[in-house]
Amino acid sequence: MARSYLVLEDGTVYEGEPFGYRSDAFGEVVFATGMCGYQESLTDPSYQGQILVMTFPLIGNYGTTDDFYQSDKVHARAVVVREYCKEPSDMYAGKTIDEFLRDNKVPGISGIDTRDLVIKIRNGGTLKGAVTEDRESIPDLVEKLKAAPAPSEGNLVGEVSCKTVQRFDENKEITVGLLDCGEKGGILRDLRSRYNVIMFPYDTPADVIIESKVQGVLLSNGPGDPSHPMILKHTARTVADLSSQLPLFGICFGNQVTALALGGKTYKMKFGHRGCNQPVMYEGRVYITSQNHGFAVDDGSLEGTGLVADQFNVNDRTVEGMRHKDLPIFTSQYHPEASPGPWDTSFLFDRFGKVIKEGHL
Ligand SMILES: NC(=O)CC[C@H](N)C(=O)O
Repeated sequence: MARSYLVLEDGTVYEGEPFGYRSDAFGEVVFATGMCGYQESLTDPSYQGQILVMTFPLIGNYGTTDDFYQSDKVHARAVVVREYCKEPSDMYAGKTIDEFLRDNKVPGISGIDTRDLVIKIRNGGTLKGAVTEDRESIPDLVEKLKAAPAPSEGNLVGEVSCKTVQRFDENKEITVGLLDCGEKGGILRDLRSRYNVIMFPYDTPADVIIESKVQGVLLSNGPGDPSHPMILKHTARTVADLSSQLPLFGICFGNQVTALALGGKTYKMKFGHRGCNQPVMYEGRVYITSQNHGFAVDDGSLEGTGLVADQFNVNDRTVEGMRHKDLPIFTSQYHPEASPGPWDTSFLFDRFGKVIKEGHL
């Protein structure tokens, strides 16, 4: 039987079986705790550059289907599972996860003790890793992994953002802008069901957005480090310029860029939050949220920015959302569009329209 290896920069090697597309891969090894939603996660552009470990022990049991794509392809560089399902329920009459990964040219590795791997990441933080079937190459690979720059040091947003302005006219009363840092299809879906949308590349200057006459701007999710020089130069500049002119709603990367644009700071978390079961305390209630992030806003850095953190993760107290004291700006670190996950917080998309109409939070 063919063997495949997950090799970590600290020299740890996990042996398993290859599935999906047969190739090597390199990325930041992160874990997600959702029990379902594997297809949405794998196609979420925010996973660009990452090797995704699924903590749920059986992945692929309901197959895959065209409806669940969050973009046009798989963005994770490899998938690590305990077991994958070879004969899924055919309720969606789609492809198996094995076929889906082969079509998308992304390798999987199964038979891994994902509990052990996740404890390692949780204790020591995320690591760079590689998937290979070439056992002989492992000692060299460990050296290469140690020396390789973290994938999040690249301009990952530039790789996934749209290249030209796109319009979605839905015959609605309100028209919003979407600053695309690697938006998930679920965000565009939830905007289009309520508003006309004009989507802009991540490096669009504020005056171009203002000229288009949008009435508010949603700042999307996206991969990599929000304090990357290209993001500070373009996206954060745009958000800073827009902040005094239009209502803004930032989701995930958009939340982080809002903090940076107004003078706050972000930092890399030890292992992040990924999955559809992250509890967030907001106005005295706990919402179960969908998340995928490895960076966070530094609460202590918000003083003097006008922003206040008003939502917190129940598990580790990190910032999960902000609002501006005077301006119509609000954010969430989690994903109100779910895709995958619970719809507890989809009301934020309605709130965006209300804020646009009323001009204040
Ligand atoms: N989903 C996202 O927008 C992720 C934001 C950022 N890349 C992070 O990992 O924190």
